[in-house]
Amino acid sequence: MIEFEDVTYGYGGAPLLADVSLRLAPGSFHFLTGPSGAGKTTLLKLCYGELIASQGRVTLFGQDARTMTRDDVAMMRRRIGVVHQDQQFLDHLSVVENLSLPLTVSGRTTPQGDLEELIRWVGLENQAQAHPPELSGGERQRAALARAIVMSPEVILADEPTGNVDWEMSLRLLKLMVELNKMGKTIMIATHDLNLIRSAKQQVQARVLRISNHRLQLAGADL
Ligand SMILES: Nc1ncnc2c1ncn2[C@@H]1O[C@H](COP(=O)(O)OP(=O)(O)OP(=O)(O)O)[C@@H](O)[C@H]1O
Repeated sequence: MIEFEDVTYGYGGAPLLADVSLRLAPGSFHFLTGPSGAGKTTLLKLCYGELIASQGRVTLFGQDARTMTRDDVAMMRRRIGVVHQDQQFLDHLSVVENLSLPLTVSGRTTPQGDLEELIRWVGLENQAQAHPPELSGGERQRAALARAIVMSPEVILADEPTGNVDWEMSLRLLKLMVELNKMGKTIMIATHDLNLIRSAKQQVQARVLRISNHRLQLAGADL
């Protein structure tokens, strides 16, 4: 689904990521970890075509990211749901309106019941009409997850989805991710939280990738 072959990327200066090879197989569950500034967000952006590799090849659903047209990128983005670190909601719209937006923009009609079910699934049924500034950190994160999956993507990439929430809420978000994986979704979560990774490994078969000194390594069982 998503494959990197010897990918190098830098923001102008020295490479931030060097010779990265990676394969996200359908239905797999990956964590991406590494120190702050190591390049986790950058790697996720390469995964959804927001950035293009300086060297090497990124293949997204069988297509070389460099050769994608704008239409190809638009189609590909529907297959990848992204939970952004900074969430990016429209504050003047309610939660339900924010969630409807990707559907409206893409011209899709989804039965109202499906949207309500999604909102219930993330436990926001009492906040559906609230506006994003009125939500707690954990509610915002669950709204961000709901928005990432509203288009039924095959892959979900989540950038620090448990940042700024307590442990109980982290576990709740993790449970939602595990359920999505059990439904067949391919998941990659960037996180600093090693306790979250340990907890996940008791629930699901997850691979842990670590960015260290610009390289991507498979972490051992010593987490
Ligand atoms: N648009 C940009 N232009 C220049 N440098 C950038 C840009 N975006 C990120 N960087 C730099 O690239 C490095 C890696 O950033 P990135 O956000 O990918 O790291 P991260 O591992 O996700 O960090 P964190 O865990 O703190 O979120 C940082 O030094 C950052 O300042």
